[in-house]
Amino acid sequence: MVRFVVEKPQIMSASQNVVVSETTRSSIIPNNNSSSQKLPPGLISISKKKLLKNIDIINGGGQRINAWVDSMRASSPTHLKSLPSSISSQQHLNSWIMQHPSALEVFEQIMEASRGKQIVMFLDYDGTLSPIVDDPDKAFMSSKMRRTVKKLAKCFPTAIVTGRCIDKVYNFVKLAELYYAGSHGMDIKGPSKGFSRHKRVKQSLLYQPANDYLPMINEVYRQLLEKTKSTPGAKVENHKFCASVHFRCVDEKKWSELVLQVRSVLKEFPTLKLTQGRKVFEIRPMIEWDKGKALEFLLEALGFGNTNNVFPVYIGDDRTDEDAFKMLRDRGEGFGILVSKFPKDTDASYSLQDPSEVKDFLRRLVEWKQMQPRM
Ligand SMILES: O=P(O)(O)OC[C@H]1O[C@H](O[C@H]2O[C@H](CO)[C@@H](O)[C@H](O)[C@H]2O)[C@H](O)[C@@H](O)[C@@H]1O
Repeated sequence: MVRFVVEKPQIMSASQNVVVSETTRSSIIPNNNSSSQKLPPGLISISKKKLLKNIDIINGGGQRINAWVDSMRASSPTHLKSLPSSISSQQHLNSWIMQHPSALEVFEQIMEASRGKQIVMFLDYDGTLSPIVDDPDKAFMSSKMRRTVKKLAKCFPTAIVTGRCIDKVYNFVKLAELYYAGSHGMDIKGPSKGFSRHKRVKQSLLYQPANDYLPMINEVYRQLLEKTKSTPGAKVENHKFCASVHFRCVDEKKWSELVLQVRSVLKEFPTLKLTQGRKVFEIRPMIEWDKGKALEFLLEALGFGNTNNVFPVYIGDDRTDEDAFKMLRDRGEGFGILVSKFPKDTDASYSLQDPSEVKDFLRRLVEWKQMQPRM
């Protein structure tokens, strides 16, 4: 059986003085090993079945264009009435809120659960720290939010985990003291030299598990740009280890045309996968790495891999943040907070309505920390 092998990202802790860097390889090489044969350490395999399934999804896989368009419509609702009728009732919203209470309302309860543990903060960017806007180049974060995040990072190790590439998100956040996991966690960097406040991290941190995909992403970006230029409002972004095609500003009548354009490009790239965020298609390497894995990696790097005295909190608004929420559920540590005004299927435990509530929650965390006796 033909198998494709991708080097498995190694989880290494910076506390072990391991700097994971540009030297990390991830190669896609055909491999004739049978599934029962052991792969060399550090390698994971993509089975032919999985690869074919991916090709099938990209080609349509029996899923009619209408189904794609329905899912595009549901990808970033702005009104309760824009949700499918079965989930639009106030009753449903109320019961969802009961299951995912506001993190502001149960703040004391949350703090109680974290007692004696080290809080580590993970923050998504778009829709979490900055409001969703039509133009992704103008998704600025307010200076109040920046000041709050700066204070937060003085109290707890804090990471930004985003679908954007690090350079773009850094241009918005502009805080050197944070950890950054860009490109959906495929580009991890520690605080700039001299900015790390956390004694456990001895060396600077850099980890890029999808390095070998760089030329492929550049090529797919070029082709997507070319292919979609006839669709007014479509915007393509290159996020270094992944790419995005936005349809927020594309007339709904043109959505099916855009789906066909994106799929026709991706047919030539079977080792890339297509997922959906808020009015955006995300094109990512088909490696087993996501925001959840990035969270786990950062916890290890901070020296909390094998302890139960850590309390990670992840705040995010998008489908890709679900990988991190699930990771926390599976680890049984900390919890996720979904930023949403609408009921959504989620592994997060709590909710906040919008970035302004996120700011209030972060402020309360800072105030709470400042009131704690110094250890
Ligand atoms: O992981 P995230 O930080 O949430 O990144 C996911 C996508 O974020 C950006 O797009 C989203 O925000 C834009 C600005 O508000 C908005 O116009 C767009 O509709 C949203 O999907 C970013 O531009 C994308 O490339 C990321 O994939």
